[in-house]
Parts: sequence; C-alpha cells; structure tokens
Amino acid sequence: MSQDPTAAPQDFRAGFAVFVGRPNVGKSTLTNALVGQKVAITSNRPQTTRHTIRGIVHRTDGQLVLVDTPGMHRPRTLLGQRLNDVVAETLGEVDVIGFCVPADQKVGPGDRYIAQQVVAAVGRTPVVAVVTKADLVPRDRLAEQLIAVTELGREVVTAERAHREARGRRGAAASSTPGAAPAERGGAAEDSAGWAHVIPVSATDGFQMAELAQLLVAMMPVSPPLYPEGDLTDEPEVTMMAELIREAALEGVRDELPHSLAVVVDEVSEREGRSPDNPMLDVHASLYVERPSQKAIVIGRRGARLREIGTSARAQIESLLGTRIYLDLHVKVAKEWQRDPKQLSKLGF
Ligand SMILES: Nc1nc2c(ncn2[C@@H]2O[C@H](COP(=O)(O)OP(=O)(O)OP(=O)(O)O)[C@@H](O)[C@H]2O)c(=O)[nH]1
Repeated sequence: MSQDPTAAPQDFRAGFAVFVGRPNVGKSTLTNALVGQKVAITSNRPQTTRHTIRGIVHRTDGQLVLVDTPGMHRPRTLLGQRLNDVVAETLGEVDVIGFCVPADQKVGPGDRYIAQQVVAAVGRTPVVAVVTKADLVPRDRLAEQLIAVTELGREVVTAERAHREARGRRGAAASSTPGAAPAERGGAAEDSAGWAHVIPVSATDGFQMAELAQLLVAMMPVSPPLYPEGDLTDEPEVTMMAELIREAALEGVRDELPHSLAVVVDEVSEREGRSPDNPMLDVHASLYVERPSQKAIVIGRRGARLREIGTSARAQIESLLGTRIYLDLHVKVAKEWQRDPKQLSKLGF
C-alpha cells in the first residue's frame, strides 16, 4: 500500500472492526451505511454473507477497516463449523467488535449464545453492543432494549470472568501485570463487567451513524492509515461477482437453499474485437446445489428462473464494474458438498 505515513496527523487512528450477530440483524447494511457504498451483499434471506468482505471508512481523524463476517450460529454441518472458525479467527484479529442486536426483537438465546462466544474468544478486545434498526421501534421500546442488551453484557462478562477464575486465572496473569493497562481500551472481559459501550443506530435513516463511526475510530490504536484513500473494499472482484450471483439466486426462494447454494466464478475474460471505450467481459459461473430437486428450483420452468437470476445478477455486476458483461450460468449438483471437506476447499470455503 503506497500511503505516505507522514501525511497523516500524529494522533491518527486506524484499525479493524468487525460486526457480529445473528443472521439478518443488519450487519451488512450497517457496513454499507458506514462506508457509504454497497460493498457487502444485503438481502432479506439470512446468511448471504459468506466471505469476509471489508469496507473502509476514511475520516480525517482515522480509518476504520470493517470486516463483515457471516452470522454466527450453532454449527450443524461442517460448513457451519467452518463459518464459526472463520468468525473466531476474525475476532482474534480486530481492534474492536460490534455485537449487533436488533431493536425490534427481544434479546433471545441466539443473541446470548453469540455474546458468550464473543466474550469467551476475545480476551481484552473491546466489544461495543450495537442496537440496530432503531427506526423500527418507538423510543420507550428502544430504551427497554438498551437496558436488556446492557444486562446481557453484564451477565455474559461476569459469567466468563467466573469461568476464567475457576480455571485458575489461566491467561489472566498477563493482563493484571502493572503496565499492561487493558483498561485503556475498555476490554469487555477484563475491566468493567459488561460491554465497552452500548449504542443504538439505524442504518436506514442514518440515526447515530456518525456517532458510531466516531466511537469506533476512537477505539482504534494510533496508527497511520492502513489503506490508501479511495479503496472501498479490497475484496477481489471475482468474489463480489459470485456474491451478487448468489444473492440473485436466493431472492424469492423460501426453502433451505441458503445453506445449499455456492457460486464459483470459473472464468472471466475480455471479449475480443471490442473497442477499448466499450469493452465487454465474458463471465462464466457455476451454481452448486446439493440435490437435483434444488437444481430444478434454481433453473425453474424451462429455465425461466435461471434467466431471471442471470438478468438480475448481470445488472448488479455491470453496475459494480461499470462494464458490460455477458453472464453464462450453469447449475451443478455437488452432492452433500456441505459435509465434504474436499468439496468445501474447492469451493473456496
Ligand atoms: N428498518 C431497518 N431495516 C434494516 C436496518 N438495517 C438492516 N435492515 C434490514 O434487515 C435485513 C437484514 O439486513 P442485513 O444487513 O442483510 O443483515 P445481516 O446481519 O448482514 O445478515 P446476514 O448476512 O444474514 O448475517 C435487510 O432486509 C435490511 O434491509 C435498519 O437500520 N432499519
């Protein structure tokens, strides 16, 4: 990255943040709203975000690199297990974690499970509880939710602390060494019993978005910018294309397809003989499903659904790349691929 570190102010802060939470709580929308451009994929189907996609927030006082993770959930298949491994790995590499809970749903076992996982995984990384979709509830219900989320933080942090003490303070010795000063950054599991902050936001109407960005930047370490200005995402375009195709394929399908659909972009090539100011890309992609019945769903009657998927994905990819594309889609059955490590690796999981 060719950034001149001397150009940044001395107290500039930069680092990584991740949003975690149940599927559909608004993590991708939040990332997009903070970054100001569509980088992660949103849809009203749970778990469209499978790959880690980063958006970068550039501010005069700092830079936030947002890592968008898949929703954490209880592992059921090997795929579920891998998703959780990715989440745990990501948690270990960031400077702050945003634990997202929607304002319009009661704090439930799913939220508690994730809160426990986060607190158990992070050690001294601060956790900010973000109450999303604040626009969906009246003020009094928002206040109740803030109290419930604060209470959840106290509960899981206290329990985790007790658990660590019971294990003979393994790993805690370092943090109690004078000078280690985890208090400086408000480590959730170390200092106060609870989240470092609790903040309500709405990504759709912009409520508290600037405050959230400021809060997160303030929690970054002092550092020169990590990426040059202008970079909105460093996710390879091919992955973005696959995500857009996957999103189009899931749209309007009500069964279990989300867990059974993977998209691989097999080839991208420039169409020959086009003028340089009007180029065109040929994109060949495969949609992998688990069973022939699912293949039929994706293809639809006489290929009608697959054509719709192609049209919708093509429009999205064209607007992403700013180039005309020809999109060629094939649907393939990869039997039980969710449980087969070899297939998983082939598909990039
Ligand atoms: N009213 C309202 N809806 C929101 C807000 N943020 C997200 N949504 C909606 O909630 C749904 C889920 O949002 P996503 O951003 O895809 O959720 P996610 O947590 O990234 O979901 P996964 O990718 O499944 O983990 C979408 O239909 C969004 O439009 C918000 O602030 N207000």
